[in-house]
Amino acid sequence: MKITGVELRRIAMPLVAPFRTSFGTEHSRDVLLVRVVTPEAEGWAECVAMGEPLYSPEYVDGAADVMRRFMVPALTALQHVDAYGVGQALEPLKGHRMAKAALETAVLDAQLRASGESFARFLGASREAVPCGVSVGIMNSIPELLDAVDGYIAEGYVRIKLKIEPGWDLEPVRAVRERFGDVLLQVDANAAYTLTDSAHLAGLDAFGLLLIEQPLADDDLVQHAELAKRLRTPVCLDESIESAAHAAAAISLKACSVINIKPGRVGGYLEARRIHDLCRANGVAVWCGGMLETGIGRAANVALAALPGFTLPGDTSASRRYFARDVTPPFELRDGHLDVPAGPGIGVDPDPAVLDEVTTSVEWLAG
Ligand SMILES: O=C(O)CCC(=O)N[C@@H](C(=O)O)c1ccccc1
Repeated sequence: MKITGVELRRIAMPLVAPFRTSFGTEHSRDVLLVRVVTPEAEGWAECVAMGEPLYSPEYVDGAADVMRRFMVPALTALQHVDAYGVGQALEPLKGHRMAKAALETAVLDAQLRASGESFARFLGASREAVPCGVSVGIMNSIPELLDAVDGYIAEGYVRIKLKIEPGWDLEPVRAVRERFGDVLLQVDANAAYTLTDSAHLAGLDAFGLLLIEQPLADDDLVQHAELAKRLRTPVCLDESIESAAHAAAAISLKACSVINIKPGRVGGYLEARRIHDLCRANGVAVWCGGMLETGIGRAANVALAALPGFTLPGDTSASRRYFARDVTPPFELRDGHLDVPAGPGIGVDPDPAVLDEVTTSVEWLAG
């Protein structure tokens, strides 16, 4: 396909409630949407970069800038490009995986809408619905946490993930276990601990958790391997895994036994599938992480989560977990599952009226 132009659209999406993690509290998402226009079709994608470089080095203004100055010109200069060609064309540009992921995904969406194939079918999905977990932020008190978890379980979520940090870890996990019995339960530290905390973290072994996610720094596979020897709870990596090469290194070092795959973090859905395939070949479970996506990113994530190696419920929650109103028809839980979009491409379209209301800026980059 020839790209005739790319639209960079920023939208303001207030969260239904503050979402606190070990690295900060989100009240609203400043989202960068990408629309790629070709003669055959147009494609949509969501860049998962946050407003500030707190989860990873990328941030939304930086992603828009690197797209505007370097990535989009590299793509619109090509006479023909498809999703596989995007990675090749952008390879000389170092890093910026979330920005690359958004452009690749928008091209893939356009390509698949033109051919009439769904993301799920293209990626190799084996299911038509996926079981859904939910991520629960750090709260001000145990009663507030228990109320929140109670509500999510009542909505049908099949797995609870608790954000933890030093000072908010063993007690909330114990309280949830005591109140809700053997619900599927895991924790996410977002790199808030060091190896000196390993004896303390071993206290989590008493609670039968599915995993502890990203306990240590994102750039330290060796220390994660040492921690994994000291815990019974399986170690899962998120921020540490930005590519299939990282996943291979983590597996060979025994730094983790589970991987959270976020397509935006790893540079797109093609690399996400490579990581899935590598992990499946090595008996490592994967699940689909989330970055508080709108329905645009959520649709593609649900398709990915339907691949056979995604054997653990992901952070693929209903739209209402984060947004009072989504920019697409809302994803709604059905018996603890989300249905995989079956239409061409990502299978959903933004509602133009809603999009207009939440748009804070639109920029057209002509090919
Ligand atoms: O359900 C979701 O989309 C969010 C899941 C979640 O907890 N995301 C976390 C994470 O570290 O995985 C996150 C929160 C805020 C910003 C970035 C990442």
